[in-house]
Amino acid sequence: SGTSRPVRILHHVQKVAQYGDAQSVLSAVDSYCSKIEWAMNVGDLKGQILDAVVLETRPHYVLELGTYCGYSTVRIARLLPPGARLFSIEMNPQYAQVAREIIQHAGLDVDILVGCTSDLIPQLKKKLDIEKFDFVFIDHWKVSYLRDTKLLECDLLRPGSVLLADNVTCPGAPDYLHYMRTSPRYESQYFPSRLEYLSRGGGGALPGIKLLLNVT
Ligand SMILES: O=C(NCCO)c1cc(-c2ccc(F)cc2)cc(O)c1O
Ligand SMILES: [Mg+2]
Repeated sequence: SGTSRPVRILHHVQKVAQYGDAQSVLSAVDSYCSKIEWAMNVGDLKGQILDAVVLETRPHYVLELGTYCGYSTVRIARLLPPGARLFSIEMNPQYAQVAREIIQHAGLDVDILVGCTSDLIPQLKKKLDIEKFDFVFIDHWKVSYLRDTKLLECDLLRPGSVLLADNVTCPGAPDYLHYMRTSPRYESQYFPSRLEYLSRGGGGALPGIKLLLNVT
């Protein structure tokens, strides 16, 4: 197929979702990825956990690590009050471009920064006129979760800042999970869930990966 999976998702959103309606964009992505082809969006099941944490935190400054197609970016931005700022870092330029168009279709305003988190995080304070992040959603390369959290601790978090990380058990970020569970700096809470787009009938399959999932 000539197009990439993210571009196919974008085309589906542009075809079926109402312009300016964030919920219809989320529903379009979820129906495409549960019926046609799996993709690594956080999905609706884990997305409900993300929603609850955002609503409870009521953050003004938000950072997302790992934009992909912008699904979780839309999920977060749709719940923020006017004036709040959401920055999302994506290292894959093709993903970032798809995300910009999906976020635009939802009628939302987000700053997508293209580059590697380890390069960009140390520059954020200087680049953006912000003090600290109130909420961080971590969903990029699982091997980078812990390294980037320590970069954030340098001077971008404050007492009460909330970090929420996807995939800490599947595919897994064991060093991050251990650090969060043992560091005196954090109170950690684990939300058992299921991998996105799996609890369904026939339809699309995982990208050629036979998964033995121990579903908790
Ligand atoms: O790599 C991931 N994200 C960073 C992208 O730059 C990612 C992977 C998976 C996944 C993949 C393949 C499988 F078999 C199971 C899970 C799921 C996710 O939610 C993810 O966020
Ligand atoms: Mg994920």
